[in-house]
Formats: sequence, C-alpha cells, structure tokens
Amino acid sequence: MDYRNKMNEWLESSVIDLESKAEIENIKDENELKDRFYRDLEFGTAGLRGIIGAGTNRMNKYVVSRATQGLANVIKKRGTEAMERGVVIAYDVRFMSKEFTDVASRVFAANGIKTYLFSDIRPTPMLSYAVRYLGAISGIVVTASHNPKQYNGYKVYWEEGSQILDDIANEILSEIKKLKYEDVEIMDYKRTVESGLVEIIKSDLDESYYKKTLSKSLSEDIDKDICVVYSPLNGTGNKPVRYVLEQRGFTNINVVSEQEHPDPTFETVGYPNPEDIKAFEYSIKLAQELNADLIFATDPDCDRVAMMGKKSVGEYYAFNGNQTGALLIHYILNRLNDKNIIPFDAAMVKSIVTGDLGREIAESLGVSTFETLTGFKHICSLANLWDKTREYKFIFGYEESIGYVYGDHVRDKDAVISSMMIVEMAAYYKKRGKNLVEVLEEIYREFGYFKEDLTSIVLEGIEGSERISRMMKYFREQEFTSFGKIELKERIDYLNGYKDVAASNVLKYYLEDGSWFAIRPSGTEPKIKLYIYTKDEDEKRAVEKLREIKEDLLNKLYSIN
Ligand SMILES: O=P(O)(O)OC[C@H]1O[C@H](O)[C@H](O)[C@@H](O)[C@@H]1O
Repeated sequence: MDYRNKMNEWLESSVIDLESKAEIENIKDENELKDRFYRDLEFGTAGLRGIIGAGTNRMNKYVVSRATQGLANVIKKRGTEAMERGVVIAYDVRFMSKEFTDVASRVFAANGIKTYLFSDIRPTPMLSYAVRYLGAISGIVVTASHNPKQYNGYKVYWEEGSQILDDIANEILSEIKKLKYEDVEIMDYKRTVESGLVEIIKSDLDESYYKKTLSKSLSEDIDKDICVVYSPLNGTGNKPVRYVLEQRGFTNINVVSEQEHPDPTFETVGYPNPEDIKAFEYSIKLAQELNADLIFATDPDCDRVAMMGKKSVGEYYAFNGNQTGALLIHYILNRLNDKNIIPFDAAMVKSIVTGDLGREIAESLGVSTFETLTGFKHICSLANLWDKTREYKFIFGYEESIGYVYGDHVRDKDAVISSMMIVEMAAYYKKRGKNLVEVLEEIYREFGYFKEDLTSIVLEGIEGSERISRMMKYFREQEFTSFGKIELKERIDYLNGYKDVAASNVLKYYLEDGSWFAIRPSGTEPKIKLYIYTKDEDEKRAVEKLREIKEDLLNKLYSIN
C-alpha cells in the first residue's frame, strides 16, 4: 500500500488518539512522512526496534500493542498452560519504556495471559534469568540497547531464556500481519490490576540471580583494593553491577557520577555504545584523576560491556571485543584448569565474524569451539540444544560486539557477570604484578599476533538501505582474486547457509596467508559492517596486512554509490 494511504488510514482510525494524529498532521516534510508510513516497523528476530514517534514505521503504543497481540495469539495457540505460565516483561531507562511495558501487560491481560513485571528498570540478562526462574513461556525486554536516544525497541524471549529465533519470530509476524490496530484487545488499567493477571516480581528473584552470579567467581587470591572506574552510561547497570562487586569485596570501585543515574537523554554520553571509545570520555578523566587500573562501561540495558586498561600513568588502552573475549576465556579456562574442573565435554561458542584467538586459547586447553551466525540468540541456541542432547557442556559464549556470557544461568549476553569476571581478572593479575595490557601481550606471544579491524559504514533511510544492498550485490557478483597484496583462497556465501551455520546475508573471504574478512549488513542498525582479521608472528606485519586489506576493501565499497 502506498504510504499516503497508510497515513490516511492512521489519521482516520478510531483507536489512534488525537495527539498521535496531530503529530502527523504537523509534519510538512514529505520525506519524513514517507519514512514514517512506507512500511510497518519490521518485526524481526530481534523483535522491534525503531525511532519513537507516530507512524506505522515508528515505535509507539499502537505498534507495540499490535506486536503484543500477535505474540499473545501465538501463546494462546499453545493452550491454557502456556497462558498461565505467562510472560515476564523488563524495561530499561529509555523514553516510553515504562509506557510500552504498561501497554503490553494490558494487552496480555485482555487475552487472559499472565504477566510478571519488575518493580523498576532491570538489565536484559535479568529478564533472561527471570523467564527460566519463573517458568514463563515468554519474555520481553523494552529496550533499544545501545541505539541513540531517539530509539526504543522490544526484544522477545522464549522459555529457554534466550531471544526467539526465526521459527517463533515468523509465527508472531504472521499473526501480526493479520491484525489491524483496531483488532488489538486491551484492558483498561484498573481492570488489569483487579484481574490479578499482573504480578510484580518479588525480591527473591534478584537474590537468586545475584547468588548464581557470585557463585561463578573463580579466585579469592586477588587484589580487592584494585582501583576501578565504572560507568553504567546512565543505564540499568548501576545497581546490579555495583552490588555484585561490593559482595565480592572490592573496595575501590568508582562510578562516574554524571553517568550513574538513569537518564534517557544520555546527556554526557551521546551515543550510549561502549564499543565506541567516545563513550569513555568521562570515565577516562576520572581514571586519570584516580590513577585507576581499569575502566569499564556497560551499555544501557547492561548486556554488553567494554573495558580499558592502564598502560602507564594517565594512559589507557581500549580493548576491543575480540581482545576482551580472548582475555576472559583465557582467564576463565586457566582458573578452571588450575582447579582441574574443566568438564571433558566443555564447549565455547562464538560468531562467524568473531576472531579466532579465543578459539585457539580454548582448543589449547581441550575445549571445543563452535560457530554461529551473529546474534547472541544463535550462540545461546547451541547451549539450549546441548541442555537437551547433553552432547557438550556450554562454558562461555562471546562476540566481537562486546557481548559475553559465562555459565548457564543466563541465556543471553550478560554484562553483570562479565563485569564481575573482568574486575576479578584484573585483580588477579594485579596481585601478580601485571596489568591486562601485559597479559594480552603474553597471550599474543604465545598464540601469535591477532589483529582486527571493524569498520561500520552508516547509511540511513531508504536510500541507505538500497546502497547497502548494492554493496552486497557487488561483492557477491565480482570475481576477485586478491585483496591488498594477498591472494584469495576461498569465499563463503552464507546466503543459503553453510555447513551447520544457518542462512544469512554474510560473505566471508579467506586469504592465502590465513587472514580473512567478512561483510554483512547490520541486523540492528542502518550500517554495513566490515570485519578484517590478520594473524602473524610478527606484530608489525600483522598490522601492515590489516592496513592494506582495509584500504583495498574501503576503496571497493565506496566505489558503489
Ligand atoms: O551487527 P548487528 O547485527 O548490528 O548486531 C550487533 C549485536 O546486536 C545485538 O546486540 C545482538 O544481540 C548481538 O548479538 C549482536 O552482535
């Protein structure tokens, strides 16, 4: 349907309120109107994510309630037991997060489905934990993770505590497609409270999550006075992360005061993504004042964490996600090995665009490594599978995009336990006179220098997404023989799946010297992402190869208009 027709439907709808209609009527820019109505905000495997505002291609209470009705229909089809098991909803600090949570719980109530709500903001991993703890059939987190402040989102989880995969997402999507906004069943607030279908989660859940998290610590022979700077980036991490560190007995955790409390404007952060070094501006200042050993920051929904380590007084090194993942797997497996408790069937999972250092470390200690598509839901789906088949014991999962999970009480990336392990790891080495930069150097000396580069090209709007498609098409169709000065060995196109890895729009190129790179459109942001990896015994050579390959690839990519 043409966007103007969709807009008129919106303006004439009996359920859309005057405020939302007026918001549209006041827009004079035709492109803006087109962008708001040219499609329905996509419900993908990541659920919904979009800019907050009126329109079918925006995050608002109508789009959220329609998606919730779709999910409710899928749950109802599974019968009364599923409806009684219900849905847990968590929300973060974003604009409208609480409102969307409220709307969703009223839709579930109108459909006779039980809902569990937290009394306040919570990190995403606590939702994953809660779904399993409460035996719910499904879960939702209202969050746009690390997207800019204009965004909100709606991530859907299933009974194993991990995000839904294509099967359930498609089921929900096909229900959503059958619905008009007018078809959504919604209960008014008062009746919802009286219905008894909404329950506020009690504190025993938090306590149980903390207990499980704390039980995963691996060493007491650590320097608990290590000086650490932490920024929750005005998100949900502040209380849980500090609580866990306090329980572990750390005495010198310093929180960036401007970024301590929830703030949906992320005023001093800007783009609240700890993958971006700019998010560390305030933390670095505080760390320099305190001469801190370690800095770390969690993203707004506290599922991802990035860290910086002191190199010398006043100078901090930003570890990327591959390096942090490698350090963590190295620390965890070596401590388990010290105690002789690495299970014989232990396995680690990473994505196909995550570097190979973690794999080499794991394999050196007899731990198998498996690969999945990008997205923690894929990583966790293997853990879920092994719960049933008992084929492997899931130990650790990670991605280069700074998501990590250790253990099996949470089936998503968990920045609470990862923060605890990061601080413990730094404190362990501090006691032995080493900082994390030195430890990484030791790892490189043992396993070779792994260098990596991630370039994201932001291309927004309809034009942007079309250009991204053209870029992918170009790479798919061209017959390249070399990149930089290195010959191409093999290309893998995941479009129709490859070996055990499911289908996805990803191209991966292996070069003759063992270097490789991958290109894919981001699934969460308007970006095309280019991941390049080189390895060499000589650090300078590894860096040089990286530079050459990158220059060549960027020239090729930018030549596509
Ligand atoms: O590269 P993208 O598709 O934007 O995904 C980046 C990240 O987004 C989310 O946080 C997913 O849960 C991650 O698993 C993924 O790595």
